[in-house]
Amino acid sequence: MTPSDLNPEFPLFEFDPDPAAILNPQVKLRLENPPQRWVLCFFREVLDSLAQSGELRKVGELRSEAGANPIYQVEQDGTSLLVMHPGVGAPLAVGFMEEAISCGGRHFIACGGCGVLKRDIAVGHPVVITSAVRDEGTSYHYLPPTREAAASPAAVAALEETLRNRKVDYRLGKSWTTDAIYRETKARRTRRVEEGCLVVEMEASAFFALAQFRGVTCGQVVYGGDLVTPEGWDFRDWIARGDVRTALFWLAVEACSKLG
Ligand SMILES: O=P(O)(O)O[C@H]1O[C@H](CO)[C@@H](O)[C@H]1O
Ligand SMILES: O=c1cc[nH]c(=O)[nH]1
Repeated sequence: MTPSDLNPEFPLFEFDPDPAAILNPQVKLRLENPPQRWVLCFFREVLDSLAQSGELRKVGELRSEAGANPIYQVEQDGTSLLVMHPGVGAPLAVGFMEEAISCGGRHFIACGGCGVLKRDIAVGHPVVITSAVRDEGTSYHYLPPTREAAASPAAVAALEETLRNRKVDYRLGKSWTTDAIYRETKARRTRRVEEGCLVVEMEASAFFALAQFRGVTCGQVVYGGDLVTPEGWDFRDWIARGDVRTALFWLAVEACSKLG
């Protein structure tokens, strides 16, 4: 990037493809052969409970100003995977995923929740995200400006195969990734629905952009949460769906174990 690449209006549009930054992620795990498959699980209470029951084993931690973020190991049919909470919001989640890549991570499946833009997506219904509208800032540091970022086809295929095998009904679709949870306005939601978005969340397009930039595989499955429609917002008690959250975590583990 040279001074002539300065965008007079939008700094986010000044994409710099240089893979080396001044500060680079350099984290090492104290594991002999760190697994390449990582599950990024947004459900903190699921991770805490599985750690307590011994199904997840803590093998390290990453840190931010919010404190320690544990990394767990889990076995799935003879395959070892690592698991962590990626943090909420694209900048933090991408920072942690960068560190996971520096630890040897190559294949990522994220599982989380989302707002739904259409009433017919029930609470708890899984949506495999195929692409996401880049209405956040982080992805512009990883890919030139485009409207959307796509999930890795191999990750989408692994998620679909897993859901199909387990006879779980799901949808495939586009997400609206936003940085501003309290700026989901009527007009903006209408525009996103018109361009084909089913759901809204805060990290997918940034995960996908980072994955493309670093040459790793990444997919995401979310379950239908709160309702975001012109008639108003409905919480639908989506956070309380412990059964769905635990099930989605194990589906993500299974899908991730198929990658690579
Ligand atoms: O349940 P998770 O996946 O965290 O999903 C959504 O909820 C959080 C915002 O409250 C953001 O992370 C957004 O992506
Ligand atoms: O980003 C998000 C996540 C859940 N619900 C929303 O309305 N937005």
